[in-house]
Amino acid sequence: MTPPTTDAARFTQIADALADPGWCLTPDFLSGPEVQSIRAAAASLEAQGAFAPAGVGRGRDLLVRAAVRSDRVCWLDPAARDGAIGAYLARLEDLRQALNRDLTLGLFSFEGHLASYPPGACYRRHVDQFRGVELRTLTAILYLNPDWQPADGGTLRLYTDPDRPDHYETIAPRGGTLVTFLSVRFEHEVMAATRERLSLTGWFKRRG
Ligand SMILES: O=C(O)CCC(=O)C(=O)O
Ligand SMILES: [Fe+2]
Repeated sequence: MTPPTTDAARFTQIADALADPGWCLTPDFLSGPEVQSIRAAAASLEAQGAFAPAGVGRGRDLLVRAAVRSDRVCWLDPAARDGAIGAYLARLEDLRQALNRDLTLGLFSFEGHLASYPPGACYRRHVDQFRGVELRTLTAILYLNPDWQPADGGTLRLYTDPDRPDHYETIAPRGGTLVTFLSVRFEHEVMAATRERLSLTGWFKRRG
């Protein structure tokens, strides 16, 4: 199949895949230069000290547990529309509206962060929802790693088959690739990489 070249076509493809099987891989959602611009914005946020060790859970449950998750994150202002990150968030907003037209997910708001995994860092198998709170509906992960090679590791394991709990899809964190999946449905895991692994991960949420 030829990859779609317009956002309208990409969004239709994502909506179809989310309807069944519930997840979608979109290589080249961003071009190489777009990836580089977001990387530059991330480097400048890093230089300003805007990244902090990621927590697990929320509120009083929020723990920084390196054994579960050892990335560092920088939460983003979802309303930002300036610069390379703002341009990407604007596209995600278009995606949200397209999905709300095509599916009945009721996506209402967005929260997201840049995540930097140093070499050796991982994120153990988990589901993107906090216990008892089912607001996170759709996960959207954008990878920001140019020239990623298989030997670099750092794959995302997406456990796609409830009948085969150990079966997973292997997704390389190649620059420009977007992965979307229904947050409740799929357990997933980040494997350790041999080099820094940068991503912009976000969640579309239902109204609370
Ligand atoms: O970066 C990835 O591939 C997945 C990240 C993740 O699972 C998360 O932040 O919840
Ligand atoms: Fe996750």
